[in-house]
Amino acid sequence: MSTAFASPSETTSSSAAGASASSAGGTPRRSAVSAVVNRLTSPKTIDFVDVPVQEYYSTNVFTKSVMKDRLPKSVYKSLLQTIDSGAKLDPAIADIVASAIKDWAMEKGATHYAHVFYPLTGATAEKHDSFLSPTSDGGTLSEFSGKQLCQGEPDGSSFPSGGIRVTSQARGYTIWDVTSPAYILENPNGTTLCIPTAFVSWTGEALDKKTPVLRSMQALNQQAQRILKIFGHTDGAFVASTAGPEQEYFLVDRNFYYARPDLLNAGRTLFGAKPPKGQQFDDHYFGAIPERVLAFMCEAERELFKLGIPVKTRHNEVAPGQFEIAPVFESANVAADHQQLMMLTLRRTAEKYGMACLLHEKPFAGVNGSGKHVNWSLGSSSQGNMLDPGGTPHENAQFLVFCAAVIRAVYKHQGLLRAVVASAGNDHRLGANEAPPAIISIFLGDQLTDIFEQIRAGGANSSLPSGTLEVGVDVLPPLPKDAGDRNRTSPFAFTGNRFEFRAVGSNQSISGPLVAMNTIIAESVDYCATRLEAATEKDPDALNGAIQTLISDILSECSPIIFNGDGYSEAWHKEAEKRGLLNLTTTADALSSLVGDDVVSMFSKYGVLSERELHSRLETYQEQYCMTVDVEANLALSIAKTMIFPAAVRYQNELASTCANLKLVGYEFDTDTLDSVTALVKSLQEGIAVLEDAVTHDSASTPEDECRHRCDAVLPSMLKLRETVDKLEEIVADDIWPLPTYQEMLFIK
Ligand SMILES: NC(=O)CC[C@H](N)C(=O)O
Repeated sequence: MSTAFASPSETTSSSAAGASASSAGGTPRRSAVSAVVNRLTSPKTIDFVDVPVQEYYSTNVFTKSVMKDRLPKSVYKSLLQTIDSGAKLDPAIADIVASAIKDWAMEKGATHYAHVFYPLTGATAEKHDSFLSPTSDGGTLSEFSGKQLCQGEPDGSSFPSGGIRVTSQARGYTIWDVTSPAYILENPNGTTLCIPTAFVSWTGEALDKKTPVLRSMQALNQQAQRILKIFGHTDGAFVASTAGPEQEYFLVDRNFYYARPDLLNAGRTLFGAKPPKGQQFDDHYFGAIPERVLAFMCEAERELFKLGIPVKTRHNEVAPGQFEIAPVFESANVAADHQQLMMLTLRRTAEKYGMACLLHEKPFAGVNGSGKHVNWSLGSSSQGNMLDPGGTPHENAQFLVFCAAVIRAVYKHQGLLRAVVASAGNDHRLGANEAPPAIISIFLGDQLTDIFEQIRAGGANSSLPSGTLEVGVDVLPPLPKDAGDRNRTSPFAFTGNRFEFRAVGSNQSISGPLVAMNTIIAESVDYCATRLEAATEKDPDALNGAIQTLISDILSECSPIIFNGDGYSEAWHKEAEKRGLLNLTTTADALSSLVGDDVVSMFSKYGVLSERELHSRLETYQEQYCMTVDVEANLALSIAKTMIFPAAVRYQNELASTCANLKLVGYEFDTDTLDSVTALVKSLQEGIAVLEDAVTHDSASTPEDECRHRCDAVLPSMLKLRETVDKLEEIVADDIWPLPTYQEMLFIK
């Protein structure tokens, strides 16, 4: 696959003979390549010397310190009680806060405010309203009342509601979430005050992703307080779940992006032959970051810093063209909002640098896909991180109880955890030996596994020592060695002081996974607290024995979920089956776990989602799955018919005319290539017909059947068509091939 870069002046020849010399520049692909090659280098846009980046931190956020400066003391204190301790919001302070936010925002150039909410589409939604109202004397007055801060009224039926709202029932409300700070979004022509909100229907039912996150955090706090009380911690400091999502993404030049209808509309390539060079050299991961990409990262990070998003890490990821950005921990609700802003910022900044940021879980077949590993823990201002084992975990009973609760929760609700990461995109990634398999299991590491084994055998009295790393080079400093190795194949891994839910997809909102983790762990913490409370009610000294029995019981029941080995291996798949673990390989298999009896009763017991709300989510996600596959199938058909078929027959014609011409002058022509192309053209036409058939099937009877049809008929037909197209790409003349190739998209920066 040679890539002779064309200059923009080159034109296409319609004649087949000598095509490679004269037709360069004719296909959208060739124009894309030459546009990239002739691209001007990115200008320097950041004055990083005179205005160091730390000076930007949170400048566009209505932070606690801004509140302190601008609000009366009593109002500030009352707000803080709600933000830090989960106390009920006092509606009487709304007018005062609104006026202070408006003044602050207008000083920063804001003309409008927007309630930002998080509908079930997984994206964000916003409607902007001006602060300015006309006055009778022909002027304007700026106003922003407490009511405008607290409540908005977008059309509740225009967002996916899974049947909760019908078209005629329009009323929906957005409600100010004081626990997630308001911020200013900049645009070259003005700024907007953004207020994170919950979005509910007229009946109070959640139509969004934020409301259940808040409810689940409340549930987790209530249950965690009971465990803390057992251990003598009664200050009541709010126990918040915390999250730190690692975002993986690809960057491709926008010229390629626009020349690929599949990337533009589906976010992934539906066709594309395997390039000779992929990721086999392992030379991209942590490699030197290309200059243009680093410039993009610096600017994206500066924007995120302004929004108070604590991004910390950047690096090249495993696949060529793939990168990662990761923040440090924040309260789960704020982390979820920040995660949405991060995706938006990455996309917008990439545009400024002439690139497209691909957040899809599997934009390119054959190289690694992208995950969003969600690091999860729980903690409070007085107790710190409750999943930090300390130096001698076997003596840290409180940690061991919380940890055992997590093990029980994951074991009991494997199906739910699989369901909340289910999507058409993530199906291509999970289980493809580059990301965790679809089987949910927990990696504990040597040290914790050993401690739990000791407890099971009657009591733990030691922790495996951490030791020192021996490198055998005198000039290198001695390093303390971690007590256990890490595991990259586990969907749910303990990583020293938190769990990392690695199965989450790069394009997903982290809210669903957070709601699931918070709630299942709240349920297990409730179970542990109930047993420990009962055991110590009459005799407080019974606590140690009760903990020992509790943890032993949990391990006896739930240890099949613990697996420290290679999650990609065939042996694990067999072993997991023997252990009775679920292996829900596709979204069509996984989604119904959202409404299993145990899930419905758990969510309603803790007031996180009602049965109706759960069903509405299931219906929405089923619909999204079907729509995604349908769009992809229709795109595949249109690309195959209008781009691939014409290219293939042009090449076929070129070969046929050469053959005919040679025969005329008495030469033989070896027709092997012509035969292959002819066979592939036939197979292309057949593949198109089969996929068309699958797409236009009679409507199946239930949403489950609809999903099954996409999974069992449409996707396999797309794959079959892809096989033919990819074979054609390997044989058709390079100058005729219309789509930018993997080689070009992944390697030209
Ligand atoms: N470096 C890594 O951890 C690779 C992770 C992988 N890209 C995923 O999809 O999860």
